[in-house]
Amino acid sequence: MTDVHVRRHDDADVLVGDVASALLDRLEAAQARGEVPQIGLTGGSIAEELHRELARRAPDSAVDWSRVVFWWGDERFVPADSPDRNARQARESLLDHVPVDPANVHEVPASDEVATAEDAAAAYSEAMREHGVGFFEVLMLGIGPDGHCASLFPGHPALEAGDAIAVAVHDSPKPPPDRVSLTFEAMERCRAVWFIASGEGKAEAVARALADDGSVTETPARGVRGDETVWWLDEAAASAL
Ligand SMILES: O=C1O[C@H](COP(=O)(O)O)[C@@H](O)[C@H](O)[C@H]1O
Repeated sequence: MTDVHVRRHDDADVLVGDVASALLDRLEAAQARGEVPQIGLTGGSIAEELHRELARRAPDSAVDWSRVVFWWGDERFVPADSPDRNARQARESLLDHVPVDPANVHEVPASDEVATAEDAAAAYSEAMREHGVGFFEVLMLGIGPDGHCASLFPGHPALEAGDAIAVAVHDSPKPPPDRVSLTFEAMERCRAVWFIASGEGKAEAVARALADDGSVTETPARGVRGDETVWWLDEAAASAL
């Protein structure tokens, strides 16, 4: 269906530097074409490093940050100021340090803003519908050691959510238990999916995700493909390939 590329890097620092360069180039190119690129951010440890690197390079790049639209592939359903929130992490490591237009930052509602994760998923889906789904220039995703991506976990009923943009996730095996995730269907509508993984702890999951055979139920990251799919890995994360 799509091209899948694997890009290996000596270590996490080189990995983060290369992803940052590629993302900045991609945003600049889209803006040069007159577009207002929309990107999907992810949470997790390597994403935080990437955000910091983007913020560090921002003053030297030609990207007009006020003309970039930000979304998230998933969010933890916790209060807005919780350190568990992916949006808070992204604000502290990137968005507070570049001149974004606040109207272009689309967070999933927090648990002190709406009553349930279902309400948050519905509001987030509506916000996306208003912008037209299927528009990500790049959707960045992490992968868990269990093979989860966004907040779609192995064997979880949320994997089955069809005909939806975002879905509420309860009883997540990784805390916090309540979350909101884009569905496979929504995640696939993008120009590029970039998986970013660092460390030996991800190696088995990465190998399962990229194997010729295997099940999406066991390894949800197998289930997401963009027009272009890139796996950005350090050598430790690539060590079981
Ligand atoms: O819970 C989550 O985990 C994944 C992976 O995080 P990591 O720290 O193991 O790299 C992340 O991609 C996702 O956005 C997040 O909600």
